[in-house]
Amino acid sequence: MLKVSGLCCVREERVLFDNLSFSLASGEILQLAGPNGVGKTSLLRLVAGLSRPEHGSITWQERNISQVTDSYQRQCLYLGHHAGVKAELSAIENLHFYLGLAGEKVTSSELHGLLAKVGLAGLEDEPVAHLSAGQQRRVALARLWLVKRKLWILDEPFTAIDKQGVAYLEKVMLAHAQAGGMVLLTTHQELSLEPSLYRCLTITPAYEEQA
Ligand SMILES: Nc1ncnc2c1ncn2[C@@H]1O[C@H](COP(=O)(O)OP(=O)(O)OP(=O)(O)O)[C@@H](O)[C@H]1O
Repeated sequence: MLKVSGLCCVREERVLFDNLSFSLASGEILQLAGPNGVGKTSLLRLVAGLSRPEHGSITWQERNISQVTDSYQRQCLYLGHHAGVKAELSAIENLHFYLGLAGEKVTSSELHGLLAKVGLAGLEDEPVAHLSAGQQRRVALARLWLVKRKLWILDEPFTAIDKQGVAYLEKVMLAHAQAGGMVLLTTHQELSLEPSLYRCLTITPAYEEQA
């Protein structure tokens, strides 16, 4: 169980949100919504253990994530706002690079199969810089299949992805949750999943702007 309690996030001396609490259990999908700049990306970075909250706590299996950072992060898959792929490397090389960081091994033929699955057959050896924004995002999303992680933290995963790709990705998220995984994501798009299959939490600014 992931539990966020009384979280406060400050950026450049500005309180973005305060006293934010929610939890996420196995089998759940939680969408974070809210206006541009409210702090959704900042929140995902906090949950991924990449930055520290001003106050409040984030616990994983009832331990503060700052005390179990390594074991916690080995159970998380964080896909940031930007594709996070190296432009000068090919799709295959990017996946090899990522696997190296994750300390896992997958054969080249499995990687080719995976890239075909995410719609990149024939583009495996192209430098990523030559791919479209959506294709670059697909290279990043291929990580979802590469490593087994319990908690997916996905920042705008649908950015630049076409309609069919979005539908497929929603299915993959659902299958992950139904297999006991957890998905925390931000997206400005409405999910087309049945409302009973996910929750949505709207973040509100700590201080609403005065009219
Ligand atoms: N590294 C940083 N240093 C300083 N301020 C930052 C940094 N990253 C974000 N901010 C500020 O924090 C605020 C929240 O940004 P954040 O990206 O978390 O919002 P968001 O809700 O994800 O926005 P969007 O919907 O536009 O993606 C913004 O005002 C932004 O300028």
